[in-house]
Amino acid sequence: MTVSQENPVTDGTVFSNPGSDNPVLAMTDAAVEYRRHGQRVRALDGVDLTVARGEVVGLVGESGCGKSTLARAAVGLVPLAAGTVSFEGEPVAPLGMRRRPGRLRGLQMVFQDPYESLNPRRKVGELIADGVLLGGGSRSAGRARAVELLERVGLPATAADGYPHEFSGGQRQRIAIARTLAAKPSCLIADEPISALDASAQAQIANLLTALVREEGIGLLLVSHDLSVVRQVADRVAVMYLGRIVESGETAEVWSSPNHPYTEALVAAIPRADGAGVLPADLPGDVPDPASPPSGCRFHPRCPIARDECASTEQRLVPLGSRAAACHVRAPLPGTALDPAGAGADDSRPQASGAASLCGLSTRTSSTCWPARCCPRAPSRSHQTARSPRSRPPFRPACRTGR
Ligand SMILES: Nc1ncnc2c1ncn2[C@@H]1O[C@H](COP(=O)(O)OP(=O)(O)OP(=O)(O)O)[C@@H](O)[C@H]1O
Repeated sequence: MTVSQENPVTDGTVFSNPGSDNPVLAMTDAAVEYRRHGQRVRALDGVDLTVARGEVVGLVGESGCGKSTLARAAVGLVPLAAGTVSFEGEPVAPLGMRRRPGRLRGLQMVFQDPYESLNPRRKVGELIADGVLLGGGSRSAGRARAVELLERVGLPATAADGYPHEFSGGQRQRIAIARTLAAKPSCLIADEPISALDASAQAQIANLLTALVREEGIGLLLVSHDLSVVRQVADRVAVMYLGRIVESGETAEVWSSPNHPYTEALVAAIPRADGAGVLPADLPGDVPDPASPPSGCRFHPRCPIARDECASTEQRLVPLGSRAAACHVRAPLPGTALDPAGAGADDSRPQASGAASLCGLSTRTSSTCWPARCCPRAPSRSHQTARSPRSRPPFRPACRTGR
């Protein structure tokens, strides 16, 4: 995954984040605008994001941060006001799921409410077989494939003869996933696929999705409110705030040592076994309306470490080793007042951030941090950032022990 927002720096250097060299899905500088009461609402702003095959990318943030907008833009359900989205190297046209050209059938979406996306008047087997017929298969091939896919998602062959209302929420979500599999996807966008389900069904669907990623090499963008799920299943995570990505990186690293104060607050809010896990008192208020975003850093009115510059100067993602964060204090742009070379730097930020933000290079790379590529003084081995192993233990809903 790459999640980056380019940062034109005063000397002309452009930063971009490390990420996948060969993404199946790539958003570049993507923006989405809605119209509300004649006013433009920029719900997504300058977002870069990539998903590679066999990778789970988690997308988190409070309600109203723009996660669904990003997910819908990724599959072409809402048009872009700026930037591009490409799937397997070709642009994704905003045509809606049904009218999309055949080459986009490999990019599928799993919705929060499977009931809404399943026609209640048609048998489950027919709904799944549709995907096969669209791909040019025969009716009998469609039926056989539907049964095969139902078994693949853990349902019996007899489910093919039932109607969607005859199934539980978790089973309906399995049916919806089976239907997307009929199109032989290489990338799935799942927008809150488990939040409408009970705890046991949540675990089953989360594990099913990750099994599809690992076993079939599908790329998965997983949008979820549930940080504990994302923490357990995602290889990489992107944290959104008010239409922008404010932090990204390997999930385990972001969770264990968040660089952005917003990420810190989200991580602190994960319910823990000891009953702790509410948003800390120093994160007041709600996500502002994107129709009138705050000046400077969009998070500054709620930020416990904000300084004067945060209210006046916009901040974009700055690479911090294999990660990136958009924070004037933790990841200052070189040459700004909060640059460690200048006065007022925050000495508490991780070692990598100082190195990364000072180096000033522009290379994008997936397997090594950029100082290793570009800095003649960087020790080559110690700067290598290995990709996290793909195998993870299955998701368990009872495991909400926070950090
Ligand atoms: N069709 C629309 N018209 C106008 N504004 C919209 C529309 N859809 C979303 N918005 C606004 O865009 C912003 C982002 O909404 P979005 O649904 O993408 O956020 P989200 O992070 O997915 O929230 P949630 O988790 O509650 O679904 C919100 O301020 C929302 O009010």
